[in-house]
Amino acid sequence: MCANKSESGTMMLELQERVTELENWKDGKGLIIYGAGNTFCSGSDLNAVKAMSNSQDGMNMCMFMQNTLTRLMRLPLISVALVQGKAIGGGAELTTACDFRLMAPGSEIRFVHKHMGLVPGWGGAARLVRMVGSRAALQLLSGAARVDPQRALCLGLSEETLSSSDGTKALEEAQVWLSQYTEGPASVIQAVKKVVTVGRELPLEDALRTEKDIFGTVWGGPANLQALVRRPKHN
Ligand SMILES: CC[C@@H](C(=O)O)C(=O)SCCNC(=O)CCNC(=O)[C@H](O)C(C)(C)COP(=O)(O)OP(=O)(O)OC[C@H]1O[C@@H](n2cnc3c(N)ncnc32)[C@H](O)[C@@H]1OP(=O)(O)O
Repeated sequence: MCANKSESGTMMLELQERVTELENWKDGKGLIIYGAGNTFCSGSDLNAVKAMSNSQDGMNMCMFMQNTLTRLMRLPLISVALVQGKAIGGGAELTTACDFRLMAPGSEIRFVHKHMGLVPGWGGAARLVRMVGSRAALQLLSGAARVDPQRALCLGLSEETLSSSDGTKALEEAQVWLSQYTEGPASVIQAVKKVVTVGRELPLEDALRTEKDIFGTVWGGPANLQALVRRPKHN
């Protein structure tokens, strides 16, 4: 899925439509979000921001994007943000709504909100704290720090720095990287993402109960029965 250079109101609606489609993708296993050209996403369209600078419109936009990105994060797909060029402001927040980030050489994730007199509103702060810890999150937000691929690796914000910044090659690299995690039946890959999501988000007792329910969807299923016939050796 290609992120837009900056998110106008129309583009925010389009993002929500894509997420709805992905929620209904029964055979889906993986998702790569990448930008067009040399920018991953530069956040809200500043022209749109000016037009909705009153409190009510700002809150509506904030809640709309927070809801959309939370739904993106909870998709039963293994998602990757392929960061080429800059991921600025809301664009940086969009990267945190994916399970993984892969960064091309020379790319940058930057939470510039402070320089806009703002704080993240699309859920990026809540997700960042959970990813890198509160101290590092505070440094990145209060410093509006440029996070290059090396610093992202050190922080645990990125999984890998790709070898190519060329658009097509970087996407191919990201596809190969993701394929190591999406091999297998969609039902099982989706169940894996679901149990990780509940383990991350629910209190223990609720997570255990939900994990049991998800286990029940794959136990004795086609993939399980076929494996019992194959009896693979895990050596
Ligand atoms: C909750 C957070 C959320 C919010 O508050 O709603 C936000 O995300 S606030 C917005 C945060 N984003 C920015 O402030 C980005 C500002 N832009 C830049 O920093 C730079 O443009 C860039 C993204 C680093 C790219 O720089 P560069 O490669 O040098 O290209 P240009 O600067 O020449 O940009 C090309 C062209 O694109 C326009 N542009 C870029 N970003 C935006 C944007 N967010 N909204 C509107 N337009 C944007 C830029 O103005 C140029 O247009 P032209 O001047 O017409 O060529």
